[in-house]
Amino acid sequence: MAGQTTGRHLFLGTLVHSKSLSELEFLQNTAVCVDDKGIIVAIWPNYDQIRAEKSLYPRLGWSRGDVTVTRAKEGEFFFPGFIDTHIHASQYPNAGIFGKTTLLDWLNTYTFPMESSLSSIEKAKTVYTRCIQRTLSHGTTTASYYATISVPSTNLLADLCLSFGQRAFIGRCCMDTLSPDFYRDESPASALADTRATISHIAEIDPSNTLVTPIITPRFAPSCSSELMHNLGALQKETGLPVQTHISENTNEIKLVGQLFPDHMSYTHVYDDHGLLGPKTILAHAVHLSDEEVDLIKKRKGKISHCPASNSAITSGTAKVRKLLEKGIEVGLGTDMSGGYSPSILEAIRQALLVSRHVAMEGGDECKLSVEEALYLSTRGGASVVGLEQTIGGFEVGKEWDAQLIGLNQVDSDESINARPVDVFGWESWPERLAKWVFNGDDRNTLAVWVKGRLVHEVKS
Ligand SMILES: O=c1[nH]c(=O)c2nc[nH]c2[nH]1
Ligand SMILES: [Zn+2]
Repeated sequence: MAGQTTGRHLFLGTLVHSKSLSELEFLQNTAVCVDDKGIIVAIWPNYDQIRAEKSLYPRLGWSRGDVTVTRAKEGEFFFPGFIDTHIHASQYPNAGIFGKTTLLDWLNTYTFPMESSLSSIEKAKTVYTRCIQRTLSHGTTTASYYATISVPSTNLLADLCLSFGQRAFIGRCCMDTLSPDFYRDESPASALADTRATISHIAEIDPSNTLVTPIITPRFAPSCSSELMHNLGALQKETGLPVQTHISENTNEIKLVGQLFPDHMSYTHVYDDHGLLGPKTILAHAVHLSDEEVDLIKKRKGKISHCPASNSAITSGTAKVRKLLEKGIEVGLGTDMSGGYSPSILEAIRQALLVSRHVAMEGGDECKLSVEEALYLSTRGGASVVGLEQTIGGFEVGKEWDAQLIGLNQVDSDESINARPVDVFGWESWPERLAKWVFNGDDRNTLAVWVKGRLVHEVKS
């Protein structure tokens, strides 16, 4: 299934993507040619179908009958697919269920029982299928997933991502200590062997990681012994694979790390001292980092997944994103479902904007993120966080076509009021339309989604 052929495509209309952290680019009347490997081979502004067929196709050696043409109509636009840099596929059934808990009691009350139950392969199939379909329908073309400790069900998640066509990093969750008896790795050695089993499985189903890549996943320092983290650090060095974990989410968690690892200078040093902090490490949350920890992450070129919906829902705190960006740390967005209540990165964008305003109430106006910046984090920022900045995150020749077609509701059209949220009256500028989408849109606006040129979701009209 890997590398499944997608055919040749011509996309026509308005494209919007990030030019830089603070600026969006609006490409009007543009023609994009995508080859049968899903790679963008031509982008021509001010082109219509006839001109594309006459002058672009011959250069590419294409003929008309071979090409699928998709047009963004008036009021519609193509946008890069969203990148969810931190999401727990295994917690999808709990999305929205967190009561008044905070991290440590939330894990015991809701999370460990749900994840443990997914060692049933039938249940895992139902949950993972729905999670992938749902996230695709919200425009998530790439996800960095936590699965569970179960190898067969983690491998199934990889199989399903490949067959539905979602780009994914698949983490078999490692946790050999301070976890319930019914849900923990037997030993550091068995956790390592099980992680290798998932790596081998993915090497069989997608040998060149065209879509699916394993990611080494120590759950977080409190649930991993020092021996396990050393094993996983050595595995990273041996394989060069990415690593994902949680860091500095909640003040009680940080205290616990101090008690469990008294010989290490900080939470960040715990990972660094075990060989788990490097340029391929994704650290989720990073809410309460000290200045020294931020400096160390920057020095090691570690990446951060900002998870604002989760940080508010389970009362973890407000991450200081402006400070991280000013340090030059790469930041992406994560839903952290089900610490976060929603599978939608659009919701994470909204929450990042609102949380930054709460930070600004104490720290000053410069802490506020703009719509442009939050959209950057959800696309190009996320691409850098998962190490795919040369491949996805924007529209350039040589990049892969991971994209969503967004449609807003044109008030003067025949569209029913229920069909799509976000009313556009026709006088709004493009930046205003994007802001309206960000604050009022949802998956009804996501009309179609492609990964590597393959259509993976479509709203039937
Ligand atoms: O938001 C979180 N979700 C989790 O599943 C988890 N496990 C450890 N720390 C965590 N934080
Ligand atoms: Zn998480």
